[in-house]
Amino acid sequence: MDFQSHALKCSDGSSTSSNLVLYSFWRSSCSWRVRFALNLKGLSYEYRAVDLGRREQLNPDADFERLNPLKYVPVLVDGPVVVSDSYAILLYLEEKYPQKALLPTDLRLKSLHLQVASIVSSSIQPLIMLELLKTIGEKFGPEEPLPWAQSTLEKGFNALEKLLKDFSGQYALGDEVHMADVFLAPQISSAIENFGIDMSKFPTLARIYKSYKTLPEFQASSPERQLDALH
Ligand SMILES: N[C@@H](CCC(=O)N[C@@H](CS)C(=O)NCC(=O)O)C(=O)O
Repeated sequence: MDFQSHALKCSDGSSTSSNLVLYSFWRSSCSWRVRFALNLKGLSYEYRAVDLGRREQLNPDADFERLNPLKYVPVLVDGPVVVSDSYAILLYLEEKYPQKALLPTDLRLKSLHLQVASIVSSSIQPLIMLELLKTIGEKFGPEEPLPWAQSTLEKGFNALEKLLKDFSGQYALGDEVHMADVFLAPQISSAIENFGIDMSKFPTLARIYKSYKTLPEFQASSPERQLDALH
């Protein structure tokens, strides 16, 4: 069995050839980070949809485990190189394809970018992932997952708000879109759309999110623009 494959594409919608293959699910915020970064770097890629709704990642016939033993998206394949986990993928892309650098050379700023990326990918997203919310619902009652997710998001966003306050510009840490933005943008979107977070409590995050929404690279990477999105 093979994953649904879509033509190689650039963020402007044109097609071109490339070695890059991204295993992704339209609604996955972790996949969205990578789609956004690939677009920012101007890298075309073949999109292979892994239908998490149908639990395709667990289907032994699909053998997705061969690509990622954890059976999570995203996975990036670049010729002989297979990288899973969005953070690892982003660092790989940064080194292999240095155009439109996502990390600044200034060490202080660079460490802040890595800190923001880590907060989102280690201290927010894993605590609100679907499987965990389902388990919380089953064990503690159906009314429990939403407040759990909301308090996790608000704790993380409060910390991020403090961290970014003195550094933010048009984007998280200045006036250029960099690594922190790649992690923040999908997480803020999911907080609003999936968990009803009131972003007026987080003015810095709310302001930079407005900037993301105007970026073609962000728009093209958004869930509803993916070919596996349900319309
Ligand atoms: N730390 C990983 C987390 C990946 C992850 O949680 N992926 C989710 C979608 S956002 C997934 O594949 N879930 C499938 C499942 O729970 O079985 C990353 O950043 O890539």
